[in-house]
Amino acid sequence: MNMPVIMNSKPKVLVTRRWPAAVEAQLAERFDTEFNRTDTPLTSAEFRSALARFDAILPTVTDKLGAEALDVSAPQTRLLANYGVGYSHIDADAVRTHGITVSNTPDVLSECTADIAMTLMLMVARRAGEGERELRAGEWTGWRPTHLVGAKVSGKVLGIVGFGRIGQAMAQRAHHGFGMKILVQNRSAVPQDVLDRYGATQVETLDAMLPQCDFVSLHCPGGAANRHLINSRRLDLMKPDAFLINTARGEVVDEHALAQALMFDCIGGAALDVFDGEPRIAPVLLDCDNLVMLPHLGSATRETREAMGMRVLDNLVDYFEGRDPRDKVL
Ligand SMILES: NC(=O)c1ccc[n+]([C@@H]2O[C@H](COP(=O)([O-])OP(=O)(O)OC[C@H]3O[C@@H](n4cnc5c(N)ncnc54)[C@H](O)[C@@H]3O)[C@@H](O)[C@H]2O)c1
Repeated sequence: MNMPVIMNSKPKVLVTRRWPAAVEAQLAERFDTEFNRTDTPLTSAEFRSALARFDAILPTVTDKLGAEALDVSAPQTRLLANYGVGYSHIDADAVRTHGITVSNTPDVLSECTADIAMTLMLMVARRAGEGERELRAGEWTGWRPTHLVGAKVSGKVLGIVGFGRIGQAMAQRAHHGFGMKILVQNRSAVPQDVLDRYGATQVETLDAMLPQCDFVSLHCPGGAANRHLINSRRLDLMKPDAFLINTARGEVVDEHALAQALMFDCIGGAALDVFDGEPRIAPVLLDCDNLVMLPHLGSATRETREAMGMRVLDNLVDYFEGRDPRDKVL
């Protein structure tokens, strides 16, 4: 339980990026809010300075709150209310050392992120990116029986790595919408009634699941524990015509191993919404034709971005009224 926070004035809150206007207005009304209007993320030095001045900071995935940015003594900041569900950009050891609470925004973005994973799966299997590039370049010569022939999605086997909120939303779409057979790899055992909802089967190990899949979609968290979970050895375990979809975090895939696998046709193709070290894109990826790339659009709908903001607001109110934030993760 968080100790009641008794403050004579409104808590001082820093918003690190632009947010939907409606949520910014509500934040400004309830808190003494400062907005970063520069359109560039804060540096580590700016974060250290902010940690001395603000009661709460509202970061996003673009804010690298690693050990360097959190290398402060006795910070004023008591809460990092993250705008997003993934929080592997925040150094868990450092926040624990400082006794800083961290919250996130689960659930409200699961459907839209699963929609983007489905979009990517369809785009790469049906060669939609290649087709659009060809058409815009004025290179389309007309319908031909063998032109840009892709792979069928319906009825195929989808392996889901990480069967949490978004993994299950993906299974819902793929199984009930596309008649796909669902295999699951999760850190802990998934209850049978949850698997049954999606006609899914949990496979004991990732290595055992990969050779059985036509599509593999990643929905686990990032961070050190899952860094390069998909490496060259595991890409070799995939079928030569299988597709890899990553809407989780860039570091989960060894991108250089992926580029090699794509160039030498060890797998059929890949589709990425997230990148290791984004927004920098490893140049080797840009040379891969059988790769679809989106600029981290998973939660990017008007409805979801507002809902994420409202969820952060709920967590702030919880905390400053003396309760644990409802979405406390650290
Ligand atoms: N592309 C985007 O815009 C976007 C949007 C939202 C979330 N995400 C990413 O999606 C992730 C999942 O979100 P969620 O809300 O579904 O989280 P969640 O906590 O509900 O589910 C994650 C699941 O992954 C499992 N897991 C962890 N490590 C694993 C491993 N090595 N192998 C197999 N399973 C593993 C966990 O047991 C858990 O069931 C987030 O952490 C975030 O990084 C991306």
